[in-house]
Amino acid sequence: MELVTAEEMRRIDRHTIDAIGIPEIALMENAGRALADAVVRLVRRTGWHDMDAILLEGSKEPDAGEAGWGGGKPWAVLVGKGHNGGDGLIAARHLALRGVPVRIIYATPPEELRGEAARQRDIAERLQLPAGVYAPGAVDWSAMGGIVDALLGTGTGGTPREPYAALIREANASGLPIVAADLPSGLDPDTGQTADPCIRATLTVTFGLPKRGLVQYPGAEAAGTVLVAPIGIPVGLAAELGVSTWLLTPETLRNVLDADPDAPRQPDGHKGTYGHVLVAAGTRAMSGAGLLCATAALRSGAGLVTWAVPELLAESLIGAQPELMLAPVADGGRGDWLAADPLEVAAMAARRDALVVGPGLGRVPGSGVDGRGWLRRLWEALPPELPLVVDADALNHLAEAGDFAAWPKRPDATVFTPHPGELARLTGLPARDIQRDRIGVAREYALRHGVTLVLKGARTVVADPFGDVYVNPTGNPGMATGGTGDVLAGVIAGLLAQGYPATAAAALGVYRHGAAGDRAAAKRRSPASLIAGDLLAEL
Ligand SMILES: NC(=O)C1=CN([C@@H]2O[C@H](COP(=O)(O)OP(=O)(O)OC[C@H]3O[C@@H](n4cnc5c(N)ncnc54)[C@H](O)[C@@H]3O)[C@@H](O)[C@H]2O)[C@H](O)CC1
Ligand SMILES: [K+]
Repeated sequence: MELVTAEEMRRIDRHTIDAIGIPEIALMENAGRALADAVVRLVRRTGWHDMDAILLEGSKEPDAGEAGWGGGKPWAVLVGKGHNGGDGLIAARHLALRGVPVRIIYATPPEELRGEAARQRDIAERLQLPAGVYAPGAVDWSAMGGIVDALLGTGTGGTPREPYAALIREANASGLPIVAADLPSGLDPDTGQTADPCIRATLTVTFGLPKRGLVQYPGAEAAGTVLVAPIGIPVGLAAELGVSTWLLTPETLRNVLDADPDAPRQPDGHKGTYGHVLVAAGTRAMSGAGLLCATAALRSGAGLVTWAVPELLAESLIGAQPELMLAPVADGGRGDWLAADPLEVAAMAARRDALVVGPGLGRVPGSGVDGRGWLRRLWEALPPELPLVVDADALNHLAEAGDFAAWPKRPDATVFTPHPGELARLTGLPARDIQRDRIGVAREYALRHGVTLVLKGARTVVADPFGDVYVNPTGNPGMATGGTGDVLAGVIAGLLAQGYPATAAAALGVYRHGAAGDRAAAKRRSPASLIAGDLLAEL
């Protein structure tokens, strides 16, 4: 499923109306009906399964409580001046038709409405739907059963101005369930940044296609449960008009990346069929990172995994994971990876199908060997087509090199897996700027440097070297614990060794990693007690 910006949605709407000829009022009528449909289900506690609107992957079912919402009291429909307001007026009409009492609250005098919104205003007046104009402090929210937020949609611009801001604050403070039309008002549709104030919705019914801001934090939280309602926009139009951002669903994995998450193993497969991963990871203080990474590569389906370990540690790791092969490398007697000869590591990797370097690689004080030079010598000695995952400290070494732009490119075979702090070092951007537009920053870095970039965090972003971006809906806050990144790097390396192209391996790896984290968290008393090793058994 594609994810769109406000501008992309407008372009798709316009093409649907002008080039295909579906009237705008038809689209709006469908939107308003879908909005009313969602409210009726909350009020009547009827099921979600038979709705036209679908639950967005990664969104949780709304819990309408026992008695359903509203308790027979009227739903306040907050109406803005634009088409979003028009959708709200259409929803009010359908709610009244279906026996849910409504009270329309215009944010500003209804005479200010234009175009289709004005038409809907006139219809609501002819039907004598109860209506009034908002005045701060004048609404008796205790007499309402719920709220429909139809103030601002994709036409929003910046922080909500008065009186929208005051109305949003009162709606949030009312304690009532809020169903947002298309977007919670105050949310940036493109980045997911929330203005002060921003509607905190129980449920958002987004029209046509999900806006990017609904799947990036804090927007994903402000939106609550997200339903995607079809409104008559032809399937495939988004891709046809050049939209290149997707939500990473099994459908996207199958249809866009040809990486079916449920693909069966070949019945006559053997260890060699599924590739051999070399793991260059783990120092004395962080040998566990290498063990997690190497084991995850096996769990991800690789046929064989060799963990290249500093020779000082090798003895102690015998049998730690019997399925792993160990390959001691010279370490200067200190368990220090950077004392190893990168050309030796490259030669070992060249005889395998994928290399992952970085987890627990460390910076042993006084090692005397500069990680920057070590990594570049490894990079240049590797066969350019050998699939490579660069993670954790290897990314930090690469950032310190400062001249990565001059290194030879290997666009089809390189995956970087930074968290926001590591990407901040790689780009020189403050981490908060990265978090403000994760999709934009990831896309730009991957394009510029010719790598597949996995920007980890809530709703991990995968950007390929050609401008396509995928946002992962799986995972949970319990995964914010040491070692889950080591597991992810191993999972991706295992998929690369099985022959998945770089972006497919990264996307499928991220999806499976998050799904494993969700299954592991469901088995814990609290997600907080999740540790990285719990994911291995769920992969
Ligand atoms: N074919 C279509 O376009 C369809 C659109 N749908 C719905 O329409 C909205 C987008 O409508 P639009 O008129 O472009 O903008 P909005 O209604 O979101 O709001 C614009 C309106 O609000 C004022 N405004 C903008 N920013 C602020 C602010 N910060 N503070 C106060 N007021 C603000 C602005 O002046 C305008 O008057 C889309 O989301 C859908 O809900 C249909 O669903 C489908 C067809
Ligand atoms: K809205």
